[in-house]
Amino acid sequence: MAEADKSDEPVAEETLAEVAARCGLGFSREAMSRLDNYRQLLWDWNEKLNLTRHTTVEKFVTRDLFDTAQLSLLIPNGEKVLDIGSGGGVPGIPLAILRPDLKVYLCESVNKKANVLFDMVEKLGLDVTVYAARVEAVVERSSQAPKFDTLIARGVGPLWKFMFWLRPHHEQWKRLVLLKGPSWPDERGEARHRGLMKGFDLRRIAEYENPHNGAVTTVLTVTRAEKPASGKPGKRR
Ligand SMILES: C[S@@+](CC[C@H](N)C(=O)[O-])C[C@H]1O[C@@H](n2cnc3c(N)ncnc32)[C@H](O)[C@@H]1O
Repeated sequence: MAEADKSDEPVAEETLAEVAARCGLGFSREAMSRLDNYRQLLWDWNEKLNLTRHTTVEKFVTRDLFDTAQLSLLIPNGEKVLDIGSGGGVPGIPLAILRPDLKVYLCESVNKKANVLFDMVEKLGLDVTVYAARVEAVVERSSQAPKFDTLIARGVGPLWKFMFWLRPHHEQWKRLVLLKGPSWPDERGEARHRGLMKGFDLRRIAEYENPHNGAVTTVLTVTRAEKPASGKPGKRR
């Protein structure tokens, strides 16, 4: 007897755990379940507000969770971490799930998006603070805002903008960590050209390939430059 033609049957989408395992992301069972809850909340909200284009499990894992996992490797224990321009919550929310030792703060300038972040953080039961404000205002409020160890951002703007926003408040943060695409050397050139890197060190601390499309992400850090020893000329920044 001929076998039934199965080509019209819908193909079941892989689960988050299956895609994560394929990408070498070893999350605990509890983290996996919370990440999946976050994914569902994000997609539910996405029907009302444009928050993400990563609406398949494959893209959510290989882009959002993969970036977050790489970032997570670079953040020391117990730090206060501010995610600038969180949008739908990446990387701040998955980072808070993966790294309960951190105190994570989210900052989003568009009120509607910040309200979604409040909702998701509450439903996920995360100890995450959300600022519905521009980052300049958050770091400026020195009496209210805590001092941050690490500022993180993905997909918010070019390097010079971060330096323009954050330079005047450098005593409020120790380190800026940015996930960047291949145009980062041009961004560095522009920030230098505008004189915004004076007194700061820029380092490339990691590079990795996206498991979905092979695109290379470069992780940059900006810190205050150490003063050159007396008598020696300073390096060009
Ligand atoms: C392209 S989205 C990126 C969202 C998220 N980080 C991601 O990677 O999926 C950039 C977000 O940054 C926010 N934003 C832009 N400038 C900002 C600022 N100065 N302070 C806080 N948020 C800002 C925008 O409202 C937007 O939601």
